[in-house]
Amino acid sequence: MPACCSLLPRYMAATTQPHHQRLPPRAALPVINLGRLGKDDDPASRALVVQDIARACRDRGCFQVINHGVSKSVMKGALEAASAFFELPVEHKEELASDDIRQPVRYERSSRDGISLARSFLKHYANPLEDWIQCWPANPPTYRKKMGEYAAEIHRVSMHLMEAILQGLGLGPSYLEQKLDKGVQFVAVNNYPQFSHQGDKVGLAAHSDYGFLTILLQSSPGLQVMHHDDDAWTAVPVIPGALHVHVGDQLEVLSNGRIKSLVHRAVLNPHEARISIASIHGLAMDEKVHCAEELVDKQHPRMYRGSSFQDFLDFLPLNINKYKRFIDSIKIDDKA
Ligand SMILES: O=C(O)CCC(=O)C(=O)O
Ligand SMILES: [Fe+2]
Repeated sequence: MPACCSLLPRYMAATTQPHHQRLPPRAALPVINLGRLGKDDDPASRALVVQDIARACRDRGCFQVINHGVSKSVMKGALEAASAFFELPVEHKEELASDDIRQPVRYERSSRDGISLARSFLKHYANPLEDWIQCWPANPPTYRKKMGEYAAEIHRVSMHLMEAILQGLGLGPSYLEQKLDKGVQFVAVNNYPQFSHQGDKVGLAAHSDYGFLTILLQSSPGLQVMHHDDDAWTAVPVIPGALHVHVGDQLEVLSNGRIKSLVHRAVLNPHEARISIASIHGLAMDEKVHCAEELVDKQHPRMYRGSSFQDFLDFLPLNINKYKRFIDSIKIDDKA
């Protein structure tokens, strides 16, 4: 490890951990069955699922979900549409390239953001779908249909998960419901090359996502997570049919620090090129997220200033290669 790494935050210094298949064993990441989370389900069974989700958010910052209602064919279709897009000749993809990070559709293959060490990506807005889908790539011809079906289904799952998480925080399942329904959904479709040499190679450096939740589908292993009280990276296994879910900065703020956003990264897969589709869900671009008043009291003073996606986007260009986290920039310094 270069000497400079000790100066970096723990999660940056740990970028030379051994490959994901050789990471030290740790309690398995939670896998939660959402089959009993419906509003019409027996309240006692639903309460158990809400409890499992609350515990997973608090203790690990992430979990996988099964029985979420998104069919395997829709998931497969989204991955196929993504691969077909990345297989297009570069000049087709470059038509969607832009320096403006506020563009609703953007392709990027360089590492100008400071964290994409070996990834190309397509990012687009997805909610409400009818407002954005016409801006999505027209090529490959099935892209809009397949990715659109997936995005709509994932938005539905995000609403159920948010209801459960807000209930688990004691805020009630309908808290922010309208705003979440109309909130942003950013879909990041990521493509990483295969890397079969010795040791780990990081494709996307450590970061946390802005937004309340990220729901992620990966074609093969590569995602690694480090919760706030961990010292090592944990590989997220690919469980057929499951979706990975993790906590973002907005949820850390809303919960006044009871739930922490998850630091994660992607390493290159030694066996194959890898696709991941990360769907990030939060409030509307201009809507500031504040610590919930119900979770602020004498024992739990307010920990963060309010912020919006716009504030986050303003922060990004100033932070390139500085490895600072946005969440740290909005912490209220109680000594000040
Ligand atoms: O590729 C992955 O597994 C992670 C992607 C990710 O973290 C992101 O798009 O924000
Ligand atoms: Fe991420």
